[in-house]
Amino acid sequence: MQLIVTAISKAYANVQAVKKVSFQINSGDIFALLGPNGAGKSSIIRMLVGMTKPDSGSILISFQDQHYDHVPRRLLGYLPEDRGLYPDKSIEKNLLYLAQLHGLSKAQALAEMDTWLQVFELTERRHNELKQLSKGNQQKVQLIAAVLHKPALVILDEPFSGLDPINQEKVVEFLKQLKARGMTVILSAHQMAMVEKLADHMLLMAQGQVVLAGTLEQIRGQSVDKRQLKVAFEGAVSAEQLQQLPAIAEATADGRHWLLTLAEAVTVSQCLQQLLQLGELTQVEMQNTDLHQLYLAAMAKHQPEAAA
Ligand SMILES: Nc1ncnc2c1ncn2[C@@H]1O[C@H](COP(=O)(O)OP(=O)(O)OP(=O)(O)O)[C@@H](O)[C@H]1O
Repeated sequence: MQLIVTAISKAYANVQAVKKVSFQINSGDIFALLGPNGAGKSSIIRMLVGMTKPDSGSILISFQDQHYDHVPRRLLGYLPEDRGLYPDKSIEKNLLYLAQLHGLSKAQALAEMDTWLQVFELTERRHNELKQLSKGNQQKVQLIAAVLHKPALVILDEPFSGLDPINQEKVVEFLKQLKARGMTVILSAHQMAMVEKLADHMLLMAQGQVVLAGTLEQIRGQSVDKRQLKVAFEGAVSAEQLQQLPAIAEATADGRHWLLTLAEAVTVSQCLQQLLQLGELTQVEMQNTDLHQLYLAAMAKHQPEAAA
């Protein structure tokens, strides 16, 4: 399975929701679409699944030497933004119905269902009506419904929404299992800490356009974010001494440590040489900016009102 999206655009009435967005997803990747509300993530997903068509640009999906302009239904597992199951029916009946719509026999559906109900610790509740379940448990049933028929590509629009931190971690595990089973996954999400643990590649959008794209490391490289070192000295060192060093733009005390922001264009080794003039170092740690901070920095630049 490979997806190549080239310069797709989409407008609704008077909103240009997606503007010349391009990306590529390879088989087995977990790919994350990120961006503030209204960035255009769901609009892209709707074009990928064939609910709408791009106004311009192209979508090319290749699977076993066949080519498509949207993901064919039989290859797709989809968790839409607006969920739709039957609240008066049990978990088992809901899942059986959806699996059979996808062409699974009852026996196949029950076997697949058993596995996933165990993953989400819902086995005991399989005969409960959906409306008796918490929002988090309903969300888990939705996720199971999207993958029972073993699709090649799973598209999940906000799979973490409405879940507490423990259930968010369960969804992370679920997504890792999909990857381990060879499925390709596209997800949109606002929970950067979860995405950071999972995504092979990500696309950060604002106002319909791509702002940053690549692996986490590539995004770190593209980001204008500050580089920071956490250090500790053997003896006493003051903020004034540190701030006089040309390599240091900012020094903040953090308990026994200092958090130092490197001046522009200064290398880490230049910085260390200058620090050693002040005394022996007992700890040096490069601070990696996390995805949440990268996201906020990118938004402050590209969409200040969303960052605020
Ligand atoms: N059917 C529609 N008709 C008119 N405008 C729409 C429609 N769907 C989306 N839009 C607009 O297109 C823009 C992109 O919306 P979209 O739902 O793709 O964003 P999103 O990134 O998925 O946001 P969220 O994180 O809130 O789900 C928004 O300005 C939205 O109001």
